[in-house]
Amino acid sequence: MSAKEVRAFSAPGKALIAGGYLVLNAEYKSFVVALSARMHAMVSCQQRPDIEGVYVKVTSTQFNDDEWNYRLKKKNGYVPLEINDLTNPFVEQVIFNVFNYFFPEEVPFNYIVIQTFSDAEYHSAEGTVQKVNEFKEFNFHKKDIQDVPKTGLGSSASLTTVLTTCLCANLMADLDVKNQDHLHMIHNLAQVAHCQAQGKIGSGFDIAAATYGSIVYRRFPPALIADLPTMDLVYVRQYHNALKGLIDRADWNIFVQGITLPPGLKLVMGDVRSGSSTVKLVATVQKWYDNNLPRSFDVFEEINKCNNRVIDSVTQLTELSSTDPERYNSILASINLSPKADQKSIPEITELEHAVLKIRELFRAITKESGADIEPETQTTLLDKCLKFPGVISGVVPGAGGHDAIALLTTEGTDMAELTKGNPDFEAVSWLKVTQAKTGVREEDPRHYENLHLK
Ligand SMILES: Nc1ncnc2c1ncn2[C@@H]1O[C@H](COP(=O)(O)OP(=O)(O)O)[C@@H](O)[C@H]1O
Ligand SMILES: C[C@@](O)(CCOP(=O)(O)OP(=O)(O)O)CC(=O)O
Repeated sequence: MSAKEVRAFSAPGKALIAGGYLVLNAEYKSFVVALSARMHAMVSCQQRPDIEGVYVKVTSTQFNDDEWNYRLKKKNGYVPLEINDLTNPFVEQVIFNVFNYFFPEEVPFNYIVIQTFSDAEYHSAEGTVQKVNEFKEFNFHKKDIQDVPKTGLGSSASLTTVLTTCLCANLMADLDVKNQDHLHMIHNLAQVAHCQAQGKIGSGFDIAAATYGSIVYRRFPPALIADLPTMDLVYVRQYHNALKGLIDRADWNIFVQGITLPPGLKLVMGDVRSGSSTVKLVATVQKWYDNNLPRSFDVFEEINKCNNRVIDSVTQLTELSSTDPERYNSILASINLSPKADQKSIPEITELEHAVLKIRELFRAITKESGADIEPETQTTLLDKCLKFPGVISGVVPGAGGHDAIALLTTEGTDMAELTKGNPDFEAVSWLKVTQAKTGVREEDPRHYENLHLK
């Protein structure tokens, strides 16, 4: 990147369709769909002789003109200090880790400005105004980022991934997000930054989807990140050496395989204006698991079998669409029949449907025994009502479950907003305008973020 050159990137949000809780264990694979809602960031940089060390400004104008300004120096281990004592742990940990990974003697540019933008679907649209240009439309809120309700698409993971990409581009002029090695570096750095910012080591499926797109995912061992040393301000190189080894040389032993929904099918997300704490749910399920061994192990094994059946069914349906398009199209047509046809006559669909129903049944049993609201009764009622509509194949409470959202697999032409319009059973549901994303992190045209003006 030459002086004042500008680059922009974006990374998608996620929905964990199969693998909630089990994905925390490195034995089990999950199925994550990357979403069309993306977090964007545009980086520009300059060499400023008047500035000592490095200055990084990150702006988020959509959220009450939020901004964070950091000063950092190599001799202080590139620990970023916010000049107004504001905190944004995700931004801080990205700056800390990217600078410590490259650990540059001299930075090519010492004044870095990153402007972030997030697509509308990540947050509640209440009280927003829209700003547009020829290419994009973004919601502008009157509140700071931490006070705006989220829809659960993984805003911090997409942000962490796209900020990591921007800062890597700043320190590595030839960064190319189509290059698999560069992508692995971005992924690994973003995982470290996200875990440190969250203060816990989750499964990382959200960072993996933000980087690679829709995937079958199996996690890394948590010790990889837990064993990193803390910054030693006397011997600052120690963290760099350990991080460099972890990012470039350690065996992460993760499994990441691209997967797409079969043609003619789509994911539909409904935001259920309510909230659940993933951290509390995970702790409650863990306690239930530990107190109910070995039976809880058997339950997880059973869920795992069904998760794999879901992944296999999706893969087989995609294969069928190219090996026997005629049969595949007739399957889609019969799913769309109104009143809803009996899907028993379509084994490929019944397999998927039954595997999902079994996963839900087992999670309902865990819900009852543990008290963790993974599939609460209100969500069961909602999902069961959705399943009655023609065009709807299956539905789950995504991710950790709870009251936040529902995710459905339907045919392309199914319009849930239209089907449920004015229906009091769906009063609490806002259908999100998201579809499956085609890519993970991708380069964008910086001109697409210029001159945003009120609609
Ligand atoms: N557009 C944004 N600009 C700046 N910070 C953001 C933005 N989106 C998310 N964040 C950061 O991520 C935090 C939300 O993370 P978290 O509570 O883990 O939610 P999520 O489940 O959506 O990732 C915010 O408080 C903020 O620190
Ligand atoms: C329980 C989990 O396996 C899945 C949680 O999925 P969500 O999509 O609900 O996650 P958040 O966006 O962080 O709330 C925990 C994990 O994998 O880290």
